[in-house]
Parts: sequence; structure tokens; C-alpha cells
Amino acid sequence: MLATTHLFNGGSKVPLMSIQSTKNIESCLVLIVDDDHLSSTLVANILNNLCRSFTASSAADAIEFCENKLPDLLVVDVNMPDINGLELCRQLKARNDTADIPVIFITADLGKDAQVDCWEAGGNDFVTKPVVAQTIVHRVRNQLLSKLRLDALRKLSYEDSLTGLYNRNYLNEEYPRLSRQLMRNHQPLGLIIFDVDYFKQYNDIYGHLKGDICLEKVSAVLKRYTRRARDAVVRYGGEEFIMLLPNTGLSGTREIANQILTDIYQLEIAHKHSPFERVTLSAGAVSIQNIERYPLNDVIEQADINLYDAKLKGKNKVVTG
Ligand SMILES: Nc1nc2c(ncn2[C@@H]2O[C@H](COP(=O)(O)OP(=O)(O)OP(=O)(O)O)[C@@H](O)[C@H]2O)c(=O)[nH]1
Repeated sequence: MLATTHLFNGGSKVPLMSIQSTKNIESCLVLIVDDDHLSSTLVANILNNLCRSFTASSAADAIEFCENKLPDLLVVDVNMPDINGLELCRQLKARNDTADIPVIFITADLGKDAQVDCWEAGGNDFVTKPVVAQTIVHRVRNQLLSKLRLDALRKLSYEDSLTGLYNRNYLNEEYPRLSRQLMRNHQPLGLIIFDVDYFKQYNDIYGHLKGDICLEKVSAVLKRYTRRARDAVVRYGGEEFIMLLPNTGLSGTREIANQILTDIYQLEIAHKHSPFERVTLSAGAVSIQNIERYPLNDVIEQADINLYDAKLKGKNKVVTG
């Protein structure tokens, strides 16, 4: 069972130097993994002045925890029955979703071989038993600060500044990882390209600033439909968006695209020069099995052909080919 220690947010705020993250140390989530409940509670209580700490009593519980909510850091006892701390760390570092979570080991063995084992398993640091409160607080704070800075940098490099959606960098990096994972699980990838209809005219009539506001409103609707952990929406071009829907077949992909078009229609963003008298989207959708065999450009091209067809057929439509 996962045990939750008390949450405490009253610790002093640690500044993030030059790169500001939306998150601070106090809101970071640290998972302490130890089969000895007394030890993990002790460490959790020490860390509660710094961040939010939770405990798990086995590697299996820790993995279950990570599948529900990603921690910012794990503090892991090396010696645990069944799966030990080193093996847990190896497993987490091998997974896409948990690979970047830093791990601090707690170990009673400070011999050279034991230290090498910690580094080779992918650990970021270690503390010795018995744990010295000040030492673990400093080590945890250092790892969390690095993690927050890295998260902030990643956010900047993956985010479109106008809409807050992912940008093309993200798409290019995520696609190979995602397609490998889907291939392993024999799951399809649904992909939709959306394009705002008559957007040149919209800018011409209402001005570029209103055009930007329109794109923000459209983006907010698209974002609402990324409901599962790895669903994503990317601003692909000026008024073009790509939605990735892992493990979604063609009918599901089509249904989501249609719902989005309906939602945009119902926003009733006035557009005098559109036959619909409001802003609408057109969409080209595909769902591909064995996705790893297809480069991203091929999949986009296929969806783009469908989008082109939707435009030809009068716009404000979804075409799935
Ligand atoms: N306001 C604003 N406009 C943008 C942005 N990026 C691209 N655009 C505009 O989007 C318009 C796209 O025009 P077109 O590619 O001709 O497409 P369209 O007028 O929507 O025509 P259809 O797609 O056939 O309906 C251009 O006028 C671009 O200047 C942006 O960030 N903000």
C-alpha cells in the first residue's frame, strides 16, 4: 500500500536563479521507497519542511505510484526484498515517462563496489545510513533545483509562445519515442491535422491581433481534447495544428476531430467573410498501425491529403480518407 505522509507547504521558498519555473521546490513531489516503514517515515518527516513527500514500501508500489503521478525525485533504499533499489532505478531509467526523474539512493554500504553499483544503476546521488537530516535535505534540494531548471528549459524549447501548445521540436522528438512504444504494444496512432478556414481573410478584416486571439481560443479547445497522458497537440504552422492520439483507431480519431469542429463552430467567433459566418476548422485524420515503419513526414503527408480534401469539399469538415 502507498502511504501518504502529511503535506506541508510552509517551508521557505527557494529561488530558482535565472531560469524561472512555474513550479517551486515546495510543490515538488518526492517519493521515498523503503520496505522499512519507520525509516521511510523518518526521511519523509525530514523532507516535509522542504517539499511534499510520499512513501512506498516496495519497488512495485513505487512503480504503481509513478504510473498515477510522476514524482520529481525518488529517494530509494538500496536494500529491499524482491526488487532492490538498484533494479528499481534501472527499470525507471529505461522507461520514457520516468527516465528523467532523479534518484537518490540510501545505502548502508559505502564500499567502492557499492558506490559504483549506485552510479551504474543510473542513480544521481546517494546518502549513507544512518541518514543525517541536514545532508539529505541538501542533497534533495540540489537535485530538485536541477530538475526544476531542466524542466523549465525543456518547457521553453518545447512550447509555442503564443498558444502554450507544443511546438515542432516536441513533435520531432516525441514521435520516434511514441512510435516505438506503440509498436511494442501493437497499438495504432491517431493523428489529425487541423487548419483554420479562411484565416487570411480573418486577419485582413479583423487585424493580426484579433487573429492571434482567435488562434488562442482554438488552441484552448484543442487542448481540452488531450485527455490521456500521452495525447498531445502541436502548433505545426501558423494556423495549422497536429493532434497525436496514441492507441486511438480511425473511428475514435474521427469522432474526436468531429467533436472539436463542433466545439469550434459553437464558439461562434464571428467571421464576416466565411460562408459559415464564424470561424471554423477543417481536419484531415488518419490512424496508423505499425507506426514505427512510417516516418513522421509520411504520416503527416497522409493526413494532409485528407485535409486538402476537406478544404476542397467545402471546409468545416473532417476527412479520414
Ligand atoms: N494572426 C495570426 N495570423 C497568422 C499566424 N500565423 C499565420 N497566420 C496567417 O494565417 C493565414 C493563413 O492563410 P492561408 O494559408 O491562405 O489559409 P486560409 O486563408 O485559412 O485559407 P484556407 O485554409 O483555404 O481556408 C495567413 O494570412 C497568415 O499570415 C499567427 O501567428 N497569427
